[in-house]
Amino acid sequence: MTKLKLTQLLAAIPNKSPQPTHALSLTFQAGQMWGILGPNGVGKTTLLHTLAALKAPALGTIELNDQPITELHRLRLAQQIGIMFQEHQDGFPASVLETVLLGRFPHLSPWEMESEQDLALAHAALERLDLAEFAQRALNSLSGGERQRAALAALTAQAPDVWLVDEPTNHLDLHYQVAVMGLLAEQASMEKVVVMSLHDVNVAAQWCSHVLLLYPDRPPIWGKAASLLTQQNLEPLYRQKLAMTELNGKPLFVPIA
Ligand SMILES: Nc1ncnc2c1ncn2[C@@H]1O[C@H](COP(=O)(O)OP(=O)(O)OP(=O)(O)O)[C@@H](O)[C@H]1O
Repeated sequence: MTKLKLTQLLAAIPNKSPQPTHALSLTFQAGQMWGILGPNGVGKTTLLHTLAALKAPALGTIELNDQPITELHRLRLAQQIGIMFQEHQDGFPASVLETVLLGRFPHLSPWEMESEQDLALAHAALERLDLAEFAQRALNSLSGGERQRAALAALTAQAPDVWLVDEPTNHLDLHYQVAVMGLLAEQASMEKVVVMSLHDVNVAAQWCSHVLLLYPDRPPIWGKAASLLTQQNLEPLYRQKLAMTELNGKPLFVPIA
């Protein structure tokens, strides 16, 4: 069973003074769906990049299945840990299909071309994100929401054991917000580890099994979403007064102006 273990981890937040001093020691387990919540600039993206080994931490270690990620070969890491970035760069001109096929890259041997199976996986991912008709379109011709779905299709084609997703619902209309959260929940139900940053506490309350709350001015807290998503914990997180009600047994928070 996949697990990503953080021990006394401090992410290195650029240009932040003072740097955060409260370390994270927790394990993201297979089957769990984690939401990282906190105000703008607190370090959610930086933490996700650190978990993907794209950034060195200031302190502490990250282990994937008991092996420090710093000891894993880049390719092996990319087979097991996938990340969807918050900003989608155009890079070089590419079609939507080519972009999604890049998700298969870690699974190919050097100089190996994509196989029929890689192509089939890419097409299945496009179908899953309702993008089949866009396969041959230039990526940079897509709308913001379509591009977000293309990035998720690439991650789906990559099929990592650990899914790190920076604001999965960005740019998405309500239908696709639900569709994409459903896709992530499906991955968790297939024993993947899913860790995402979120701005919408109601999405977290609806979908996440666990949450990590990153405060700018007090120690972080983490644990089961059902017990941590309370007015008492969320109002100081966002420095925002909230009203709370319940819908289908889940809390629903509304900011009060
Ligand atoms: N390349 C950089 N150079 C300078 N500062 C940076 C850089 N990248 C991030 N930062 C700063 O690091 C801090 C953490 O940024 P990060 O993107 O991790 O926050 P976040 O919690 O994801 O924010 P948001 O909710 O706005 O997406 C911010 O203050 C940001 O301005």
